[in-house]
Amino acid sequence: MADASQWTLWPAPAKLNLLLQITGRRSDGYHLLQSVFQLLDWGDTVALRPRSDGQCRRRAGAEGVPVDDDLAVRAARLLQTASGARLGADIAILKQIPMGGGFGGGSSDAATVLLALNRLWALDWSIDALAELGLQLGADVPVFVRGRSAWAEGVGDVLQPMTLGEFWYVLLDCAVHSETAALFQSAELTRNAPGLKMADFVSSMVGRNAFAPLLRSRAPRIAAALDAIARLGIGGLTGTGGGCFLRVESRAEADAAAVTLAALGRCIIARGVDRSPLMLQLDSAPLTAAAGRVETTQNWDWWGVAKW
Ligand SMILES: C[C@@](CO)(OP(=O)(O)O)[C@H](O)COP(=O)(O)OP(=O)(O)OC[C@H]1O[C@@H](n2ccc(N)nc2=O)[C@H](O)[C@@H]1O
Ligand SMILES: Nc1ncnc2c1ncn2[C@@H]1O[C@H](COP(=O)(O)OP(=O)(O)O)[C@@H](O)[C@H]1O
Repeated sequence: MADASQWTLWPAPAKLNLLLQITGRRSDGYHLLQSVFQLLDWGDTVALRPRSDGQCRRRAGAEGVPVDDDLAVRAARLLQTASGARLGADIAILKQIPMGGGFGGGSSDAATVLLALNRLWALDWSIDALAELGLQLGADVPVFVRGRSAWAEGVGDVLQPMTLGEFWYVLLDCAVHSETAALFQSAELTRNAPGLKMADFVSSMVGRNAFAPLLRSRAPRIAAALDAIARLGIGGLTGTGGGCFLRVESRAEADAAAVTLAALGRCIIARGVDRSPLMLQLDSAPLTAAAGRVETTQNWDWWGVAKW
């Protein structure tokens, strides 16, 4: 275990939904989905340092999100309550993933906190137990806890790992912040899509997103982004958010496409991974950083680590 006074650093990868359709609705109002979660080799970095006074405090992170609503802080407090852990934690997050863009940043931060504190607090909870706990925080948390790109059903929590191949993706943040709960309430949403089989998806590897028609009509920036992506190749909308993606075969193709797409929003180039970078990190010695660096700046160089 790392020295308790030291900050340890943990990846919180972003995701894409390569397919997202709604097949029904549960009696509690939650929707039944079919989705494909593609984990990426890019995302936020979560810094954690155990506290002996039992408090869970945020030192840096999601700007504009009140501390008590921050999914990372809520994850720490939930695990503490559920496990009876006496230790607390300082939490600092180097946010890279645009918020509310369908890239899963908040859920991934929460999952990383659950897995890393399970280690730092020496709780030894199973992945199944952490995934079940994480579901209380959001439907997207379990896939990040399990750490595999996956075919998803249920509310997104019934997961079957998939080998998707390591494609490159150009992520395009159209800076349209969409509210997941409000979009799910929309009258125009198709809620009775016929169930697909995994084989139907595998033939194309990118499917429809039920929220795309809605967001197209509400946000011209998203319509323009989706049109530009369609001209360049295969891609679509991720999650319920304003984030879009283009899938390509190589880094060179991604660089070229990003030049075109940059006119429409911030572009990020990332690679799809079948296994979360967090899982790889959990298998090796923790990365550490000096306190002054984590607490005083939101900059990679200052955190003193290479990108994970
Ligand atoms: C639809 C997805 C696809 O990844 O959208 P994104 O959030 O990534 O954009 C997610 O599963 C979203 O998961 P997550 O963002 O964790 O949502 P939650 O906090 O659990 O739910 C927010 C609200 O959305 C609605 N909701 C969410 C998931 C679901 N399967 N059915 C729903 O009806 C509910 O009204 C819920 O109160
Ligand atoms: N640690 C966090 N990082 C990002 N967003 C957070 C966090 N904690 C709470 N949130 C809230 O969750 C919302 C959804 O954000 P996020 O999970 O990043 O994207 P999405 O659900 O679109 O994939 C944000 O708009 C924000 O209000």
